Amino acid sequence: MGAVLCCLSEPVDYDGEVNLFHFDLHRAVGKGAFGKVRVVEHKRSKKLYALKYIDKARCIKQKAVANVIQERRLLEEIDHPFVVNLRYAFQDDENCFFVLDLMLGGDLRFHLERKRHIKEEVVRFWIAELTSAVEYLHRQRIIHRDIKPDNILLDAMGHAHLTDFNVAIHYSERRMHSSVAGSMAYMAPEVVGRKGYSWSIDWWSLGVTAYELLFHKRPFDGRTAELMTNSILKDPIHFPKDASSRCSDAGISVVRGLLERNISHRLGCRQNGQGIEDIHRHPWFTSIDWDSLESKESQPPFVPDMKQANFDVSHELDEFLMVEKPLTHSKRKANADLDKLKPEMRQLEEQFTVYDFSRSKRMSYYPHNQPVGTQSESSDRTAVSQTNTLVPTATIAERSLAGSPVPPDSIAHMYIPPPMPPPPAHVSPSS
Ligand SMILES: Nc1ncnc2c1ncn2[C@@H]1O[C@H](COP(=O)(O)OP(=O)(O)OP(=O)(O)O)[C@@H](O)[C@H]1O
Repeated sequence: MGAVLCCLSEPVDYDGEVNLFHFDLHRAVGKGAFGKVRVVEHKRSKKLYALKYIDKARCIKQKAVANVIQERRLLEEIDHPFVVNLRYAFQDDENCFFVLDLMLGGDLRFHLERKRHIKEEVVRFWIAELTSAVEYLHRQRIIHRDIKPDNILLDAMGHAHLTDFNVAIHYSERRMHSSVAGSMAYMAPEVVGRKGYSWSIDWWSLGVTAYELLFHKRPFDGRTAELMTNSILKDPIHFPKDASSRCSDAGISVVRGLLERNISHRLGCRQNGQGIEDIHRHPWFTSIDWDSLESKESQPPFVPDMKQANFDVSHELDEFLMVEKPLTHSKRKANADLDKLKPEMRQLEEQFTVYDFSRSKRMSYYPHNQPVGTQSESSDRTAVSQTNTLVPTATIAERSLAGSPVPPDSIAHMYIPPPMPPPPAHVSPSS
């Protein structure tokens, strides 16, 4: 009895595999390499999520099929309070879809560009949360490889989350990696130096990120790849003249520790879990209560202004102005013959498999270690009905799973993106 009527005539089969018809589409909040990111609402649970969609044709053209499949696989293994977790994955004839925890607080690049100065205590809090995410990923034997402000998203309460697992990989102690991946300015010396690398590179990238958030500039520079490589390999770490007015000695010591070229001396890199102990014990983090931080009970020192959009609102104009084809619910063509598809299209068809967290048996990071799928729809619906408004329930779900109550005040004034007006019928530029 999972089918209900949608749009008067379309039955939605909630007992069948998840697909786009299970969601209402709301406004666009971001633009990725192969498509948009938009707010969606699960029609039955009323939860809000972020839908990231990837145009298959564009992805094939840019030879990114393996990355998309890899991202989908890795995300299934991850569930952490400071990661943008995957909740559903599926595809239609044109797009692959990731349904992710919704982060309405904006990415850190957006906040860096908007603010002239970010307070040290705010940066410390974000870095502490990210430290927890990075250590968790490494325990799962995953290297993110692309940590930078653009890939860190804030939820409505101001908690930092790592996203974009496009170039993430599994590592093994027995093998060093050598492929160059990520964003150059944030790459560790062992990546650009091509001497072989492993998980220690994420701690370096976190150091570059911390430096940029504190001082509004990056520590290494170069107009060409060669100059940038030289800068990363050799330039001494300089701090701005006014560094001491922006950051304590302890903060500078953490940045220096993460930006240590000698891996065995780099902060976070001691073996057997001692690296994270070094971070926890560092004087810069004395004010951090790591247990309450990880259960999301610590109050973030910066709360995004939810009365306004924390993202570039121009993203949805592309569709409105018909530069880009709008996303619509479309039924899959019946009986597609896999043998007749292009190899990459077939690969996506076969390997970008459906994922539904509510049916997943994987174990959650969250306390009590319950399987993720036991997250009850009804408790989340209670959160919605108590406030009588639509709220980013992914955040609420996180907090309630973490055992902390959802403060009603914090959601009462939240900016809820209004639904998009229906876009005009798409007219291709040539018509
Ligand atoms: N879960 C989310 N909640 C809210 N906004 C999001 C979410 N995920 C992504 N965004 C927004 O969309 C933008 C693009 O997302 P993302 O970086 O994941 O796409 P991408 O295709 O991997 O991009 P690129 O490859 O260019 O880095 C982000 O910078 C962010 O502003």
